[in-house]
Amino acid sequence: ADDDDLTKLSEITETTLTINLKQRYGIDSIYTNVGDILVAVNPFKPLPIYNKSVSHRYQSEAPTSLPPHIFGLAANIFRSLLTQQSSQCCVISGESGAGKTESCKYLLQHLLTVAHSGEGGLVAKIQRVNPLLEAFGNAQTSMNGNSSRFGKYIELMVTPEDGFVQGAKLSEYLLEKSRVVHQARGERNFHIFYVLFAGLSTDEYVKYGLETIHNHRYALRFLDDQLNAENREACKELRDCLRYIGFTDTDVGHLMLSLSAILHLGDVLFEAHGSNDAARVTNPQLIRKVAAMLQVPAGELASALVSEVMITRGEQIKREWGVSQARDCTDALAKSLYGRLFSWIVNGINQLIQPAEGSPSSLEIGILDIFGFENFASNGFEQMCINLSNERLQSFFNERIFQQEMKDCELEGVQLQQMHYVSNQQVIDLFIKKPLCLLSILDEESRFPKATDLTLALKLHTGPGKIIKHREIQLYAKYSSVYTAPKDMGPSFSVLHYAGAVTYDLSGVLDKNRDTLPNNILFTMKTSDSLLMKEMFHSRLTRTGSLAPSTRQQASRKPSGKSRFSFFNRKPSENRNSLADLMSKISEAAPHFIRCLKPNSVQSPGQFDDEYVVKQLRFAGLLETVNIRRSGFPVRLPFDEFLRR
Ligand SMILES: Nc1ncnc2c1ncn2[C@@H]1O[C@H](COP(=O)(O)OP(=O)(O)OP(=O)(O)O)[C@@H](O)[C@H]1O
Repeated sequence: ADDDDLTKLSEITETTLTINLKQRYGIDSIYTNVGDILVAVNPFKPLPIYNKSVSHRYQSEAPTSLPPHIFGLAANIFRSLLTQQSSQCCVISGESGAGKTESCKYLLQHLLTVAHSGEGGLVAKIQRVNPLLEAFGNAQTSMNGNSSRFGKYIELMVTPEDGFVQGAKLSEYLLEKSRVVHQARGERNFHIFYVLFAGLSTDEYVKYGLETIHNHRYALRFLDDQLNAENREACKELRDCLRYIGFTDTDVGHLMLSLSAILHLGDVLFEAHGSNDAARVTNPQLIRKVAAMLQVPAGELASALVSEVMITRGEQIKREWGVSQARDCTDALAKSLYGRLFSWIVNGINQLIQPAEGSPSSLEIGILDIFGFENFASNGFEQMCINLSNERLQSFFNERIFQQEMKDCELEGVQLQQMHYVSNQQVIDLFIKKPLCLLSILDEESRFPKATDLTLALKLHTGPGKIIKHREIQLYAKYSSVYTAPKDMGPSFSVLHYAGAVTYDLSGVLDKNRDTLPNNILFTMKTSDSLLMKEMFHSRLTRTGSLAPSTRQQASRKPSGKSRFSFFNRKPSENRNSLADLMSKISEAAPHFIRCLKPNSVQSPGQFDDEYVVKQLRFAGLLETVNIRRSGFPVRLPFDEFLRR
């Protein structure tokens, strides 16, 4: 692998870097070394050497042979943990569809091969649950047919003395719940809807009161026959997987009922009636069906979807919603149900893969695979959250690769020619640096019930009006190089991200930011007789909005430790908490990086679009990385460790 190291090229420019990647592309390996950083170019087809590894979306079978570069990285991570006696992490980045998730799978497999796996069958367990995770968390987007719509951080717990992997823990964050109720043109809902429903028997269709899947508003996209056949197969596998994790047949039945109920919620219709145009359900039989599936009183559910009851000074005040508010409430329930289901499944998986009771204390190897940078024809709240996460990872990369190297050299009195890299601090500050940042303005505006997309736009474009002090106006103005308001000051704005300019549409952003489940609906769900609903709506939400494991899940085996962070987020303020938690966690570990590149924008094998790749190389700061790796220390051992060795 060393001979492949691009830092060894005599002349490095963007062009030589691209030519070299192109020459290596698709020959025998998708990976190339840039010093200690691994660069992967997506082949979009299984290469002979990795045959069977990515041949099927839901394949859980072990690959027969794996990329040697990844093996090198896995060995390096593992060796570093043992010699440095410190936790390690690997950050995988790249735009959507660049191959992060596939690289994550390879790495995990290699790590568990390199490690003395103390926990019996952990590789098999993780492989077995992966299709389930992907079915619930992935969906087809215009950039990737199997795009992760959540971020995941997998931690392997390793005994520092002997390198035994005792178990693992999975944290999910920022699941794109809005996809449940709305998908952009050409995109689909989460795979699970198509998979499970392709596998239903005729009896089950009747039992769950379902039409064919694409007759339901939440999942209108039509699937071809071949995909349906694939999904039927995948469905069997998923049902087995749920049982394997330890969910009972009753649980699986309840899960099916919940997914059906979600689809039905999308088809509930409202009409305006009375002098105040209050919303009324026009198909009450559907509400009765949903209520029966969720095991809640139908009357209470119907009333909770169209009105709100508040107690003020001991008096009950009922407020009736209009049609669009009632629709929003119904969507909010569908999103909340799905989000909690996903969390519940992840908690179940964690029970399966956690270390055995009484395991000794451990160090961790974390792998971070988050959704890649996105820039669609229309970008909303989801893209904003996704791109902000990517900005923070990019900043972490800059800090570790450039700033740290410069600091190290300075400390050691080594002359290092001044390095240039593009800092993205300004964009991060624009989003999250208080007191005046994009997300704080958004939070503030979300608290006003009368706020609209236009009032939000105005505050974003001009600063929040009268309350702003002169000093703050200047502060806001300093972001003018990365923030652009539209000429008509309408509900959109553009941000110059490290990976290019993205225009965000503000319509619906306030609602998505609020994303709270109305109290009445929450209370109704808490009265459910279904064990699953009880677990999902009685379990507390953690600080970051994720569902804590239920008492039953906790009782099934002792939890591996306090959940330090998990990331099922609802609001930007919580997103910020969870992102900050994540960043501080990876900052404590020694980082390793995989940078994934997409060879073309059409997801096709054998096409290497130079210009498209150069752009990504530039955004990822790869040329600068090669340069700094060439002029800095190739190997960095602390003195005490050097002496010890
Ligand atoms: N090593 C590989 N071998 C063969 N095909 C691959 C490989 N890596 C990626 N692909 C193909 O590219 C697709 C996208 O890869 P992947 O889902 O890993 O991207 P991603 O970067 O995780 O995207 P997102 O951010 O949207 O989740 C895969 O579904 C697969 O078809």
